[in-house]
Amino acid sequence: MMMMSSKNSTIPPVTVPILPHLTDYIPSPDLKTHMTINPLESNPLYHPPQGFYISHHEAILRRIILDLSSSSSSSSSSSSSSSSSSSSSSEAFLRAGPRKQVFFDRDTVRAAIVTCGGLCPGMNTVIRELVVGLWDLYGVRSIHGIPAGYRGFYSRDPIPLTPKLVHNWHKKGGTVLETSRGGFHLTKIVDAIQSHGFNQVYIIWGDGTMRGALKIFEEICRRRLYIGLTGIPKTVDNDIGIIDRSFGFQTAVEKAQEAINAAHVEAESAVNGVGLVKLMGRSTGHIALHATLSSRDVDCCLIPEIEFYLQGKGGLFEFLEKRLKENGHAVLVVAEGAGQDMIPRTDAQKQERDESGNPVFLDVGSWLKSELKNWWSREHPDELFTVKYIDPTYMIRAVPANATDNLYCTLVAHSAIHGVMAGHTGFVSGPVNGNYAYIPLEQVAVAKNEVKLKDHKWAWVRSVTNQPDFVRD
Ligand SMILES: Nc1ncnc2c1ncn2[C@@H]1O[C@H](COP(=O)(O)OP(=O)(O)O)[C@@H](O)[C@H]1O
Ligand SMILES: O=P(O)(O)OC[C@H]1O[C@](O)(COP(=O)(O)O)[C@@H](O)[C@@H]1O
Ligand SMILES: [Mg+2]
Repeated sequence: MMMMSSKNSTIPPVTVPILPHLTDYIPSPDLKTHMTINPLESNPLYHPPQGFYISHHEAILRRIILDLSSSSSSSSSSSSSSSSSSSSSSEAFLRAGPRKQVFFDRDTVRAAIVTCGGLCPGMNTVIRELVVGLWDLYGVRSIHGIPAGYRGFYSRDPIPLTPKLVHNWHKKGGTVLETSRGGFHLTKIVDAIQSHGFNQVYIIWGDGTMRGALKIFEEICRRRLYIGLTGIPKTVDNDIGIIDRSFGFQTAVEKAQEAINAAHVEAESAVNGVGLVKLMGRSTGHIALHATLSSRDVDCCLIPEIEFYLQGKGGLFEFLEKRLKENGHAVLVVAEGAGQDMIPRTDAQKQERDESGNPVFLDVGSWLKSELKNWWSREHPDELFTVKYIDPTYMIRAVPANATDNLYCTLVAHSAIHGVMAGHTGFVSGPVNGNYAYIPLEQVAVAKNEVKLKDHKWAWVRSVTNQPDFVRD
């Protein structure tokens, strides 16, 4: 085995991670009343061995691939969710896990848990693990669920949660706490948090929720409240940046594959059969991409990150004509946000937004199906042709998490608890290059995770499908 000497190469300096902490704005006499040794120390189930506690010097590198070819080595992106910009210093995040010192006395903790936005497999597991973790690890006894998303803070009574109540929630899809879109009212929410006396707030969030959470966090800091706020990223679309992936994403891809399998069977069993599957993915095509790669039955994968066209040289119809001639059938996968600009719509439809302000899409699958049928009857009026359109929509997200996602939910929930107990606030827990890290909320809120068209994964889709690149001459 050849060993590379590191003599001529320098590891880029690491930017010291800074994570918001209650000490940033709470005066130290107030803090002292809450500071204590981690109760895990006296928890008979743990007996913390040497190295059990994570020091605040331990960090996870965002980019872990180094160029060792020259002395001025630079780091580059290793994960699909990392930013592609290269820099001379390496960004790092604090490693998640229990700290020796905590900033909350278990008897005074009053925790609130809320779920917002769309569903994602594993939400109930995260809630369960937050409850069980707070209760068993730290001896917290005042844990509450906020029903119905953000609006629940000021319009509904909190639900007391205990390990007994939540014990089998991980087997259920959806969120027992219920969720909603819209209803974000900053003052009402922070007033309600204060009036209920919550001092730990756990938000299970997507990109929209996170933008709201950042405002809540800033308001909590402005009011100098002794409240730790954290979030656990939840996005079936996998559109949140920096973290490796969201919990529930793998489960959704597995379910999506079932739809592709059915589309393939239908297409194969028809004369000139086309199986068309629409998958979730508002502005990113990760589900479509991953399901395509794992299924291998897909002839063309259309995602929001790529504009495509139907007619003419290099278009979808020309490609399908060829594929049908060669194989007698074809399978198309389209992410819901793809091709939206091509679908005719009224001015009112153009303006339509859901309660959270997200654009409302038209059904790209139905549109495509009708365009395909029109094309075929125009070009081949005397030949049989069938399009079987499958839209599994909520079936891929309204299911319990699979084993891998359930484990992820447990680890990420416990990471969140450890971070809040240690006095951190305004942060997100998630896996970065396979290790759980604490990332400032401010950073995650603006980090989008789109399919990178120059990355190997998309190149692999192109090679598996041999689909057109939709670049006009
Ligand atoms: N820019 C924003 N500022 C404040 N709140 C927001 C913002 N965007 C979304 N929200 C709120 O976050 C919640 C969830 O947002 P939504 O986009 O529906 O789901 P997700 O968080 O899953 O992406 C809603 O209650 C919505 O009102
Ligand atoms: O019908 P709903 O509940 O608004 O959900 C549909 C949307 O939810 C999503 O799953 C994304 O939701 P989130 O951003 O809330 O995670 C999209 O893929 C889809 O467009
Ligand atoms: Mg969203």
